[in-house]
Amino acid sequence: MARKARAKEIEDIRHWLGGRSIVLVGLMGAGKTTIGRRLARRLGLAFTDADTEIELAAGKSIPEIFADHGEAHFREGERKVIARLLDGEPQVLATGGGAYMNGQTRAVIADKAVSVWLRAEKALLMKRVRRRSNRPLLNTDDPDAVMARLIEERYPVYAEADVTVDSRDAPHEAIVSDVVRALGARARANAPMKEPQHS
Ligand SMILES: Nc1ncnc2c1ncn2[C@@H]1O[C@H](COP(=O)(O)OP(=O)(O)O)[C@@H](O)[C@H]1O
Ligand SMILES: O=C(O)C1=C[C@@H](OP(=O)(O)O)[C@@H](O)[C@H](O)C1
Ligand SMILES: [Mg+2]
Repeated sequence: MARKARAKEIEDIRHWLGGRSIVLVGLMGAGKTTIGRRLARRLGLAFTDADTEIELAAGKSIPEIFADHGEAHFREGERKVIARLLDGEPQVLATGGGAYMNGQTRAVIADKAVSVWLRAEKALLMKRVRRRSNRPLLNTDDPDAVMARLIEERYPVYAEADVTVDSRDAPHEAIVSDVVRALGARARANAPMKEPQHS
């Protein structure tokens, strides 16, 4: 796409968003944090990662929060932090993989944002999460089985998101372009008609 057409597409997306944010949902390793940061840059919006905000608020890392207080405590903090963030300026918000499973969080997201599910196959997710051990849910003897269970439980819920993008095995910027294209298509589909239609 030519530079001018790309700029126009971004302008159309910004216009369509109005004051809404973009919220990325999907499983661990889908690329919410890395793609979200790049997407924000592309759209000229601020970027926030909910997990980072939770860590800042708690003064502890996510594995420490899980170990010291348990998952339920983490989930409650996650719900509060996301509600607070979406009450602020429009932004690209990367959530943690479990956040969208909370019905209240889904309602806040539907009210204040456009949601994007970054969908990926299990093998690719596992490849991407292998490098880091900061995800307590996968800190088990059989992380592959955990991931399979989470796919079964969560994919039907992630499917409620406004837009789905395949987080395929391609360079980061190619995935960002796919997200921009998907948002642009939605923006055009939802754009009000410029002139009233006469028959
Ligand atoms: N399209 C991609 N190509 C290659 N690596 C990727 C891609 N998307 C994400 N990754 C890598 O996968 C890992 C997990 O990504 P991350 O953004 O933390 O996912 P999430 O926030 O959804 O758990 C990171 O090391 C990131 O660089
Ligand atoms: O899927 C989940 O329940 C979790 C995903 C993590 O975030 P990422 O999806 O960014 O890895 C983090 O919030 C926490 O470890 C729990
Ligand atoms: Mg993340």
